[in-house]
Amino acid sequence: MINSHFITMNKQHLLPIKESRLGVIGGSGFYSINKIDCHEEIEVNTPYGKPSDSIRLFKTGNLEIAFIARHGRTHKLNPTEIPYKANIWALRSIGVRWIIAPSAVGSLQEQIRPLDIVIPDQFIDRTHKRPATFFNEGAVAHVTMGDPFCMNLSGILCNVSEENIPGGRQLHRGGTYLAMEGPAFSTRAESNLYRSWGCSIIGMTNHTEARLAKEAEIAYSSLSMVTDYDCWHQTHQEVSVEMVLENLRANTEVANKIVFEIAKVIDKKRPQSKSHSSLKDGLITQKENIPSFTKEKLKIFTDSYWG
Ligand SMILES: CSC[C@H]1O[C@H](OP(=O)(O)O)[C@H](O)[C@@H]1O
Ligand SMILES: Nc1ncnc2[nH]cnc12
Repeated sequence: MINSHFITMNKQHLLPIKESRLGVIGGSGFYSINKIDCHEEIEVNTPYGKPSDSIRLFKTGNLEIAFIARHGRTHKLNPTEIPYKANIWALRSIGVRWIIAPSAVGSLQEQIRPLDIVIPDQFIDRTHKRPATFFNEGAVAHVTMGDPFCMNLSGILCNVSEENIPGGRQLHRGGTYLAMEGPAFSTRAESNLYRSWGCSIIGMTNHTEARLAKEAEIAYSSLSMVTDYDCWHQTHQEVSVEMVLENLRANTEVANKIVFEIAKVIDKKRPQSKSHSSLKDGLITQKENIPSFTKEKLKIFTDSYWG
């Protein structure tokens, strides 16, 4: 069943945390949740255009999960083309306050092996064609990015992943995610440069999402599934889509299980953190000076500050 939702129609962005939804942004190879049945599919129109795909709703216990396929369910959007602002805005508009982002990444370190899982805690951003902010057109905000992921949610994700990772694979708590523009993979010189910077993994999507999720006051964590050693390794083949997809097939089951299990924990704990008030010290323009069309677009994030 497909329903259509329009801007701020239903005030779900005002739901208290304990009644909020969990968002899942599924990356390469993760185009649906397979442990639970989808009970509703919604099209959300946003001031930033259409999201990557319709949002599919799943329910476990008392928690609703809102799922978006990041590249579209047929993988038709490259990392630059993904409508990041529409995706984050749409999720927040339907009451999402936590996002888990299962994502495919390359490893930049020997001990992080294909099929391992990394829950990163830092980024280095090398993208250059991505939306930087929701806060423009007359409204300025500067959110902090010292901890770009939600440390609270990532801690829970680490524990759940540890309990569900198959034997022989390792969970890495923390690590720096190098965000590159793509879509071509890195050159060997770049890959070695990122290694010399101490980066752990490389991908093309998470930083843009995390930055916008901060501004949307949504707790964001990455479930990074390692598929390859990029192109730096002397004795492993250079990354290719075929290699990524082959390892993803083995990883998707695990990612699904982890999403299913963390949903149960979130349903029980409804974990609140400082991610849910990240605009509190970041808004700078006084509300009286903000054009009304800008205020309207930002209302779902700023209602509790600007009224
Ligand atoms: C299919 S290999 C490159 C592709 O995989 C990753 O996607 P996602 O982050 O959505 O899981 C990487 O960022 C690239 O978009
Ligand atoms: N080596 C790599 N570089 C960038 N993104 C990736 N996603 C999976 N493997 C990757």
